[in-house]
Amino acid sequence: MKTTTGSTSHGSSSSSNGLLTVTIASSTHPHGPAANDDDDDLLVDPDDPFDITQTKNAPPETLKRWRQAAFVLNASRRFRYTLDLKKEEEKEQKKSMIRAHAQVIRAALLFRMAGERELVTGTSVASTITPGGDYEVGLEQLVSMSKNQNISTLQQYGGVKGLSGFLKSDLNKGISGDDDDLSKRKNAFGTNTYPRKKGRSLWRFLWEAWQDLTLIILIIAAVVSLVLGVFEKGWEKGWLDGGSIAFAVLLVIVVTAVSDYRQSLQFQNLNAEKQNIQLEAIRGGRTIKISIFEIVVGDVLPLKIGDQVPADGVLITGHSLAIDESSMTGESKIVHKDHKAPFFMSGCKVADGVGSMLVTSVGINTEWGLLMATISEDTGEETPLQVRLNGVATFVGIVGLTVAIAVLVILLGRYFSGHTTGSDGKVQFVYKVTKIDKVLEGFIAIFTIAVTIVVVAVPEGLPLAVTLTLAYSMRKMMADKALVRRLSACETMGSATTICSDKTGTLTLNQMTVVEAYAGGREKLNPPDDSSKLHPEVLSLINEGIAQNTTGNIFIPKDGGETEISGSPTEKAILSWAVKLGMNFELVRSRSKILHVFPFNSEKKRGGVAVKLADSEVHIHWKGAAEIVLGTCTQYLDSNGQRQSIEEEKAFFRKAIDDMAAQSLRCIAIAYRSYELEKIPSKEEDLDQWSLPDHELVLLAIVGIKDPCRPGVKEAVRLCTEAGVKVRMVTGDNLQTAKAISLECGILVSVEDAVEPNIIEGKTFRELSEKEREQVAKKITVMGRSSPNDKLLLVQALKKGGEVVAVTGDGTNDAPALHEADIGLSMGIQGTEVAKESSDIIILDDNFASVVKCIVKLMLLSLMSSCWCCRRVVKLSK
Ligand SMILES: Nc1ncnc2c1ncn2[C@@H]1O[C@H](COP(=O)(O)OP(=O)(O)OP(=O)(O)O)[C@@H](O)[C@H]1O
Ligand SMILES: [Ca+2]
Repeated sequence: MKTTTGSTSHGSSSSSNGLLTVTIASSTHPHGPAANDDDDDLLVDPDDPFDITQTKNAPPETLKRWRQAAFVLNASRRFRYTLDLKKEEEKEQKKSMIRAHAQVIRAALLFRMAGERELVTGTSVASTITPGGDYEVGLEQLVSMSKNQNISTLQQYGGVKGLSGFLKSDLNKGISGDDDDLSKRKNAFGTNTYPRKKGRSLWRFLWEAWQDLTLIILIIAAVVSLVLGVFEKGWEKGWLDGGSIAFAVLLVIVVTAVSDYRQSLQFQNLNAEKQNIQLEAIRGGRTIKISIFEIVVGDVLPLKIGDQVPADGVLITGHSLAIDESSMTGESKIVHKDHKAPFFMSGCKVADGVGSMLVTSVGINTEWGLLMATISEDTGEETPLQVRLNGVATFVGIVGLTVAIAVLVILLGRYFSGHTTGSDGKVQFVYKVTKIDKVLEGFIAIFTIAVTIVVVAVPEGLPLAVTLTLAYSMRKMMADKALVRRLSACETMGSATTICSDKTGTLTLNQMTVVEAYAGGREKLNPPDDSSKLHPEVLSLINEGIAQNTTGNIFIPKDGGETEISGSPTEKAILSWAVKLGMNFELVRSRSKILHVFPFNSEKKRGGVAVKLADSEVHIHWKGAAEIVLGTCTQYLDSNGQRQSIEEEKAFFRKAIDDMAAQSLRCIAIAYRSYELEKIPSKEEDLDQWSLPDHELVLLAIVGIKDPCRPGVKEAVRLCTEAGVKVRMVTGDNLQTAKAISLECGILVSVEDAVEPNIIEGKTFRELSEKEREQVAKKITVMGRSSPNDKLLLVQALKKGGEVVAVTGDGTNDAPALHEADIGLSMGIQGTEVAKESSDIIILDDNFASVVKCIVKLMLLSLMSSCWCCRRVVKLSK
């Protein structure tokens, strides 16, 4: 039971994501399925509209083709949850309409909401008319400024600083965030919600359920037979025939409508779940996680690569900040944000960089909100099996219809030519003798036979049965912490032959702590947070590097509560290590000013920052994958705080890193260098393009971070292996770390297996030719120090080798791999919005065991729904 895996010959990508389009488009290859596909596989036939191996990424023309071939007039009515192509077009039209008439639509919406007294947003209409209130700036002014991206208005307010004063917010600490403050803001400016389009009612489903050709024929048959019956046998006995048909029809209508209605409720819940994005906001000086719906005007939000801009706003600070506005403007263009172009549009994605924004409009006061309020989002999409079954249904239906018509003609011919006799042995029809009501009765009897043939022959329920099973499994999977974004993933997932899994957070717990540390030369700190032997100079530089070169934050409550550390798990581990060494976060940060940031990314595996000290001295701090940073160091600080040449000690540090990695620790090196202020560009746009110097660094420290294996992972890996699904680990971590972890969780069975190409570095794999990659890919069990692009290459190579590939990913750069894979799985907790949107299934708890549960369930399911049988039918029908 294996599906063909080559992309269809029409396999061009229709991604709207500007940044990724290039990679994805170039990654789709015009190959058919692998030549050595085994017997069960059906080769793609370009002339057969039902021959779709993948509905994932299939262009609309292909989808339109099968619909036309199956005579589908109303796809969603007949097959349920198929992608409504008409609606997709409508969506695009609405988008451009909203851009043109945003104000009018908003007014209409407010009017409707007021009329319905269903103020989901909590905004009172009055507050939109009286600007100001508690604040020095009114709602209408803010909305018009954001919508028109009017810089001069912003300047009138005194820039973002002045505006934040008007909005009673603080650019560093955010709003106070107490209940009183929040409700005032909600009253004045609305909430970040929008009225949802109401789902269809049960009545609507009942009304639609009878509009079906088969049922209409049956209803007519019921009425005719009722009339005839009563006419002939009287009320007592005559209603039986017609009545029983009518009852059957009624039953079908009610059952269909109720089940459709329940499914639609389920989809609504699913959508609500998908839209409820959790994100970081700064309130009262602390970084907290809140729901996107809780954002208010005045909020200060940190932004980083992969985030979705959750509301309209203005730039506070940004470093190389670039926004992908294609989802709103329709043009796939990356827009750089700086103080000349400071406006953020809700619904766009952060394509690069880091920064922060001040929220100026929320909910239906943004174009995104309007869009969400006016269109209904459907998850409808057909699966390959469904398409093929529709092909079968249509084929059988046509045969049935032809037979029925033939039967009708022959029987009528025989009847009217006097070739038929009744139960009394008399000829049934004699010209000009037989009475008209008898003729009618005879005709009806023949007609009923023909109708029966049609009704019996059209296997309408076949595609429907598959959909309902898939929808059912979707609900079941929700309980297993898997949110299905695309229905067809359920079908493909059951036939997966390999999983390429991330390590960090998926196989491990993502609870990181520094357990080993080298600082001040060859000195190993024991315990790792013992700063007593460190030279003050070394300690102060380490503190500066950690406090400034981070995306995390530390909050110490005034009332002496526990210190709160926020940020990614790696950042948290390093920050809390520094706190234990005695770092005062706020104090250290206030001593220098950040000039420029190179945000950490998985491609480069390091991040840096340039800071200016009080005496105009500039320090450039780097932090990242240990051996990579070590490679750029020429000196180190010894235990006396003196710089020493690193040449003779490199071997020592390398060994230290290897030893830590062998204990499955993630190794990170911290280094810095001084720089001349004059060499740094002074203009904002030049500074944005400036690349931080990353040579001649001075090594400060190396730390080893422990991240334990998730309990239950070993079991899950074993389960996969038994089910014939090969588990591969693709990680950004050091190869030795990856090897140690994979031995721990059973992905590598023995140390003897740990040889190339079973374990391989991303770089080595990348440099192979395409052919070689295809051969090597099958053997790869662990890939270390891989960049997201290596993941994409691996997926392509595996797919070409005939595997059905499931891939997990969390980072923004993982999007192309998730998109390319047969099944893309993103992580609910650590995953970025971009990764989630490119995935088919979101694993809500980030746990590998949930991935496996999901696969095993779907395998059983696809077995049960007798895919095999269905495929045989398909084959026979050909
Ligand atoms: N915040 C950070 N600052 C500096 N270096 C980091 C940071 N996070 C990770 N690293 C370094 O980058 C390396 C890999 O990062 P990458 O993002 O590619 O992997 P990951 O996604 O965290 O792990 P996996 O691919 O296993 O899920 C790590 O081994 C670590 O040395
Ligand atoms: Ca990763």
